[in-house]
Amino acid sequence: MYREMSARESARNQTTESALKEFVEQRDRFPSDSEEDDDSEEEEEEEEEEGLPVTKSLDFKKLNLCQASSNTQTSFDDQYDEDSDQSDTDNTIVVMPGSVLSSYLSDPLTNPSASYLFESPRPRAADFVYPGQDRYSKLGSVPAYSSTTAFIQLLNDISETHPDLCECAREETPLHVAAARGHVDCVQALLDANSPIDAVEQDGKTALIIALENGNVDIASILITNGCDINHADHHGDTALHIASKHGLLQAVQTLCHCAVTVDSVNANKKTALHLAAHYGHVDIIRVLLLARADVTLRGDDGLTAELVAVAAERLEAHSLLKMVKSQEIREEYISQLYPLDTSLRRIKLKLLGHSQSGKTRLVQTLHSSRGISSFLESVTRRISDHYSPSSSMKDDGIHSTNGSFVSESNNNSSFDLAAAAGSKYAPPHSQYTRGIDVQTVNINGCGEFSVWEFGGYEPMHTCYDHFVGNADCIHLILYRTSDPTEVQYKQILYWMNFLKGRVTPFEPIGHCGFSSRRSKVIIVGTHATSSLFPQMNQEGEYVSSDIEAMLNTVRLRFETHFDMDHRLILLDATNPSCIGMKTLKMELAKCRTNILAKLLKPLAILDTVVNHLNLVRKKHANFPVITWPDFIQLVRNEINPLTGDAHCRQIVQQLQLIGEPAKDTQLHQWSECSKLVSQDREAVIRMVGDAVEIRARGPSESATSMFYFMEDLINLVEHAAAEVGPGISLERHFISPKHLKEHREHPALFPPESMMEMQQRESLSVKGTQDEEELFTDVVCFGSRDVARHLTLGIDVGVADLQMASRCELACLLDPPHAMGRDWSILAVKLQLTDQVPDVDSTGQSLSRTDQLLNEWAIHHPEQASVGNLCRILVELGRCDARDALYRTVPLYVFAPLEDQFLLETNDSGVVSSCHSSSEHNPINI
Ligand SMILES: Nc1nc2c(ncn2[C@@H]2O[C@H](COP(=O)(O)OP(=O)(O)OP(=O)(O)O)[C@@H](O)[C@H]2O)c(=O)[nH]1
Repeated sequence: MYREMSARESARNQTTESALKEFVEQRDRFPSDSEEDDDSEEEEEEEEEEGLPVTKSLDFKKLNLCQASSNTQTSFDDQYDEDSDQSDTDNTIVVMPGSVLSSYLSDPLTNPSASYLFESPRPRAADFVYPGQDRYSKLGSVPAYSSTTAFIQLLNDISETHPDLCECAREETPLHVAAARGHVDCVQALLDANSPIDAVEQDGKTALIIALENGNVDIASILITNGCDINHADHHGDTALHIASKHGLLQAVQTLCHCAVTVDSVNANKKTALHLAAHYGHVDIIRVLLLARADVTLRGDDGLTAELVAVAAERLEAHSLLKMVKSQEIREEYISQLYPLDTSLRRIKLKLLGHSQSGKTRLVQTLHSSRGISSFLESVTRRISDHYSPSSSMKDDGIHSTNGSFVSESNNNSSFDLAAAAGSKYAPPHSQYTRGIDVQTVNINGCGEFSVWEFGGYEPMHTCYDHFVGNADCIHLILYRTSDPTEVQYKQILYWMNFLKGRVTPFEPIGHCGFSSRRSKVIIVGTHATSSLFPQMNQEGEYVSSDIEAMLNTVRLRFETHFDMDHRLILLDATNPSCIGMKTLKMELAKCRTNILAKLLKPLAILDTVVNHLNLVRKKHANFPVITWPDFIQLVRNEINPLTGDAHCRQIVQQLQLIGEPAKDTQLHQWSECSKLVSQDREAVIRMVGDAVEIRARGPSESATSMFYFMEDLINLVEHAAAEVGPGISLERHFISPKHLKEHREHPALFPPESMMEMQQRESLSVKGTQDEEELFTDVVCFGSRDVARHLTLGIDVGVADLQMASRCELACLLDPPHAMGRDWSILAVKLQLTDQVPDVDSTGQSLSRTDQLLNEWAIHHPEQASVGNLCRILVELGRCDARDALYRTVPLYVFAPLEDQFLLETNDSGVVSSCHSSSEHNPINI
């Protein structure tokens, strides 16, 4: 061991290829007996005295220690001798003697990690060339990523001193090898070490071409970003664009076109990238090439244009696309439609939320009334989800559209029979209430144009709003009545703040104290403000009150991590357009609009055409606005612009924000606040209970395994739906006692997440419920199936690296602020043995969460210890049970690994009988 290290050190510090060769030869002569380990430290000291870099020697020591655990001692030469006759189906690595780097890297003795590396699915000539032959060996598909760090270190060291040294029989550089194999980190390390980026191997291919040949688009992006030659052609005349177009690498083609690649370059067969894309039927790529103004008239050596190539290859879609854009004039028009305009978006959204009769409709009317007559005539009112009350001008498709008049006669003067609904729980608050969402374009004098979205305060409608809130690039007004009792005001404001918070996607990176990096703008507006309610005014004539200020401060404190809360609460009389509060509101709106528009992408020129086309679309699609995503794309391509790519469509939809996807399931029965799913002999009921979603499932007792799957599917469905409509909501799983359900108890016991996690920490098998009774974990979670239980990973074993945003935000919120007793992130760093990392973590100041960074460091430096269980234990030692409890509530209680086919077929599981033995055929089991 000791000698090996010396030899390797000396090799690393010599600068010639011969020295490296010599080192490889020497290495095999050195024993690696463990008894020599003791001497290594001594040797290290000697080296230090000689001025050798200690850090590097430590890195090599690491490698050598790995090597010491290897019991194979075959020398490089032996291996070559033994394996030279092997067939190419063998997994044996054979390296050309002349390939110094290859021998250095691929010898599993020199570098055990490299042996994994070379077993990855895409063998390259540099790794596995047979002497005198030019073919690859076929190797098994063992993932190579575990050893990447070691490999990078190795390549770094060599590349630093010998960037040109490491060439092999096919004249491949390490960059070629790493690019071929998809080792992103290695490519980056090599580029950092100035490895020649445009070096070519024997076929004239650069690393970029090789990366694309192997489908490694990420690496291609890195190479392009680092300034490689994107127009280089190999010995066949193929450029990176040819290769990417041939292999259908859309992203790469987009990147290359974005970097102004020569789009019409021809290869040895006079074929352009467009010819190849047409031949292989890559329609998306044809679109991108056409947008980059590829010449459709060029002919290959066979005399065919791209269109004819598509015909010859029977690529019908490609052919019809190329046929449609034959005329240059039409092509140019299509292209110009898909370029962004120079101007900003014409308007942004202004969303008004508030309980019924808080003055939303009135405020919009007042803001509207100040506009000129022309904009008045242009206004478009559209109402969504207004099924509850049939209005005279309401269409069957649920969209209300009126031109001209703002006054929402049809909306508010409905024939809805209030008397009939008066006794019901869902009685509307007043006859003029807004049904669903009222959308209209309003040009506010002095502020500019807004798309005003008024969300009716009528409560049963609130669940329909999920898909229409959550965008951060708009202004939210939350309205309440200042004439209501203070407690009601608080309650209503908090309701809407929480409503928004649950539906706005949090953005990374997490800032200090859990601040989101992109916060939505929220302005709180108190309507019905009068001088009798607010006798005091400030210099500007605005109403002021210490109570109001206190309320705003409380709300800000609670929500400022998620929202950019306006520093003042605006008090106004919504019926009075000239009141001071109204002026203040307009000023704020104008300021926010400018700020938001400055951040938004410029709109595509096609947007207006799509908006104008919507009327036609509505006629054609009876279900509009519900239309599937593929249908929408087809519609835009067939009826507006055939060159529109998926990304364009996404951008259009983002701006229209009207279209969702339908979900139909014949086995799904739904009624108010409840759904029932029946699947063969299993059934489940999903219903709202307070603010929880309750899922109860039952099925034959012998089908425990399939019941578990059934239940998991449902839970995932609910969680995904919740994550989609309310990405800011963090859900907790509370399990209901299967025993109590079986006994049909009216109030069955619950097993909250804290109990489930505590049980895991105690390494116990049973968990205590809210009624102090214990039940087995396998019964509560796995329908009694021990086979299922065996495939679960417990929550305490989940890695800290896999913690979800919600958990990380909670921890940041609790541990970032300085603690009076010092029990914050800094002491946590000590407990996690990360004292060395503290200066780095601290240097980011308050822009990033230190706790979050610390946990990342922990996962990197101590991956084997960085588990949820260990973190919880440390938090308790630290005296921060609050942080531990926050983790308990937010981490997954278990992770279910996919089962093997054989296991899936097993339906007869005895485990369930032990826990749920029931005389009835169906056992009620639920979460
Ligand atoms: N005096 C006074 N009356 C107001 C004010 N704001 C609203 N109102 C009146 O309160 C009533 C209800 O107002 P709306 O604007 O319809 O309430 P809303 O918030 O749209 O209610 P929903 O449509 O049910 O969500 C109307 O008669 C308004 O004229 C205000 O600031 N001062």
